[in-house]
Amino acid sequence: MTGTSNSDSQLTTLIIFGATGDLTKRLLLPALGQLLGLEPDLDVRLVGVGRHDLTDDQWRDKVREAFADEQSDAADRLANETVYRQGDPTVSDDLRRILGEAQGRPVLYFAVPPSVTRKACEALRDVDLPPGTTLAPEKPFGSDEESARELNKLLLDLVPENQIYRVDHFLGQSVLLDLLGVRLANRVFEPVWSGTHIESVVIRYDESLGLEGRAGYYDGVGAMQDMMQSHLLQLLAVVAMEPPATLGERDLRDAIGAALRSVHLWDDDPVTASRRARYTAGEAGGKSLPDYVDEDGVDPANNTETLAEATFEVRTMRWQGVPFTLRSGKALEPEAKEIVMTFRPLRHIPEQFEGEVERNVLRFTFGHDAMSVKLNVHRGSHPFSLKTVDLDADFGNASMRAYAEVLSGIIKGDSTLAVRGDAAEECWRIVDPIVDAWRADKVPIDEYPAGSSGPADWPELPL
Ligand SMILES: NC(=O)C1=CN([C@@H]2O[C@H](COP(=O)(O)OP(=O)(O)OC[C@H]3O[C@@H](n4cnc5c(N)ncnc54)[C@H](OP(=O)(O)O)[C@@H]3O)[C@@H](O)[C@H]2O)C=CC1
Ligand SMILES: O=C1O[C@H](COP(=O)(O)O)[C@@H](O)[C@H](O)[C@H]1O
Repeated sequence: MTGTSNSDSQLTTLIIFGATGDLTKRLLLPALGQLLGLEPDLDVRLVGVGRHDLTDDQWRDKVREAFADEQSDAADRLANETVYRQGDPTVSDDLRRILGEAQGRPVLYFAVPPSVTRKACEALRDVDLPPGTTLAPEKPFGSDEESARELNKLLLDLVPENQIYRVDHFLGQSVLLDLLGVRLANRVFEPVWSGTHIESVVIRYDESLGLEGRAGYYDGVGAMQDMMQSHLLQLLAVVAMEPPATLGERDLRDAIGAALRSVHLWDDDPVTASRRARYTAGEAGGKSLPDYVDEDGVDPANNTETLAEATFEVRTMRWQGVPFTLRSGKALEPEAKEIVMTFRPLRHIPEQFEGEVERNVLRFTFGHDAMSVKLNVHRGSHPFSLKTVDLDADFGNASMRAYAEVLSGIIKGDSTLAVRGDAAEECWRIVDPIVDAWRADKVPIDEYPAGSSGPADWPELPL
């Protein structure tokens, strides 16, 4: 989404709350550096805000360090000019002071824990917001359907919907954009994109990373709320939506919203439709990990899962009866980050064929982006002998990081790839029954050694 929009030329002050945090350092700043390299004419100033005392020079060093892999004149200029302001986003006086200095259109990016974002929005009620102020809260947006609804009300009391950019960086993942192109711009795919031809869909994001010192955020949240409630359901919605007439903000987000409204738990039963587990000591991602419950900052009483799996049904003419299984977890090997669509068998195969005929499978892989189609083709000297091959397309490394897409949208005032308020609430409506069932211990919490592919007795995914 790096095209020109009306607001390209408008000066934006990007104010990052949580400037000293993990998200800012690892993802936001490197993405901003990349974006400036690709679009040097973007008129953007950067202000870092945190509760710690940091000089502008110390902050500029952090920004330069984060830009190191993506150097450009525009990034250098921004790094030389950026300022740091000590402040607490939950204190109205601090917000007023920081906003008072902003030039052009201020964007308030909440790279802080969700509870802090909510308090900051409450504090903003006592502040006069400059025209065009944009609010960019990170996920998770609320902690259940009701709190998401309340947060939406709070935000909408401050600014209109088109000035709210609920961030879900998976909507900016390049392989998802590849999937959109493959599906909507190819005659061979769109006509077979339905339950008439597709038997099952799996969306999984198995990471080898463990907790990575994020207990303060992750413990008590867990894989269901960290990944499935937001990212994976957004991916599901893009796979399952009706083809929109345009990829404009309204049409695309209407289609995503409608798809989410039709998602239900398989058999409407959170107990049989979901599974959860937690890692025990082992090696994953090149690191030796302790039992999850022994990680620094973890409270075993929270009973946090590090692996979540659930099956959903999309109750539409297109998809009714097709299981969509979503799964994500930490400390898993091998990593598997993919969307897999398995086709139904053919109605008839000529009996003269020899060898096993496998299901066609369409697979999109995250990271080093790729797509493959599994096909049955002729093998060897026998005229009707078959073998299975994968037609692979390697899309390479993304030209733009997911967070660069996010920042591009925010800076240009284009919310096409942001989560609309109704979609944020709907995602909680879908997972709330699972979260409740897990809290009530109606689903056992299984275990898997870090570095394994998950609990040995879980049924295999339809891949
Ligand atoms: N880290 C990641 O990989 C990803 C994170 N996210 C989301 O980004 C958000 C931030 O995550 P992350 O950076 O990991 O979190 P961190 O735990 O690193 O916290 C970010 C910053 O928030 C500030 N903060 C923490 N507590 C308070 C408080 N009580 N009052 C005011 N400020 C506070 C701190 O800044 P200071 O002390 O300087 O004020 C801290 O540096 C979360 O919503 C998370 O879900 C989304 C995608 C990926
Ligand atoms: O939002 C999050 O996403 C990351 C995975 O996304 P990636 O783009 O870094 O692969 C996940 O590790 C993290 O727990 C979650 O908060």
